[in-house]
Amino acid sequence: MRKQVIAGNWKMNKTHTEANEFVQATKHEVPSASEVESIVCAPFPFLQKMVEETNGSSLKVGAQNMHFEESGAFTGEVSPVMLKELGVTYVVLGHSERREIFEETDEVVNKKVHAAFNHGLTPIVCVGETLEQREADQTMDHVESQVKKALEGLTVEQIADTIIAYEPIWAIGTGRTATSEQANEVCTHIRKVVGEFANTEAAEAVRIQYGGSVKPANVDELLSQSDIDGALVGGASLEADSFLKLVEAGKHE
Ligand SMILES: O=C(CO)COP(=O)(O)O
Repeated sequence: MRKQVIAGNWKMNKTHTEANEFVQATKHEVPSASEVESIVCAPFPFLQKMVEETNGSSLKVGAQNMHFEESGAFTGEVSPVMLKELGVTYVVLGHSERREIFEETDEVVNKKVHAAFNHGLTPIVCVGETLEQREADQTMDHVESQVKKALEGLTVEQIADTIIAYEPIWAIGTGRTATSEQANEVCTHIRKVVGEFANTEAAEAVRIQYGGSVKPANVDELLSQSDIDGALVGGASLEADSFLKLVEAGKHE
């Protein structure tokens, strides 16, 4: 049985005060980490305080991006060493907003995934197709290519420990969720690709999240699908009540 992993991705939202209020409202309420993995991926300036405040609770803290180098002349960037020292445990990599707005390539995402493992961070690797690609029937090929390029060069054990987030771009922040069947169909394909790329054990172990307009009203249906092992949630992760409903749903799957 794969444990469900529910991650909030706050994107560029909240103030330091609001982030702290969220942590105080949720850190004692999330289910035990043995039942479901509950993660909040927050902007860099909030991470240190959030890690301190969640110490000893089942709420874990993730970053939303990082550079692949350890240090150097990369003005404005944050390194995996910095995140690790703070006590951050997860990092979202290759989100479609990073790929589209900040022009991150598959090669850069792959370097970041390696850097995450080299520094003991668990990567949440995002893949997903545009509406044009879906309409042109290119979804499976596109997602397969993104998955293989992101995982290139990893060991089988590292692949098994990767969290892959399938986020169809047309469903992000649009209120337009993929149907649970559409979402599961792609997640099943991703698992098959992992099996061919690594081995059957890695395919069985790898956790595959769905992301794109997930909310308390649709999360149960999505998580009940055979190959969906969690959710990566933007808008509906910003409020404590809503986030708690999402992690509670993860506990029941
Ligand atoms: O991009 C997402 C999570 O990474 C999804 O965002 P929404 O849940 O707001 O659609």
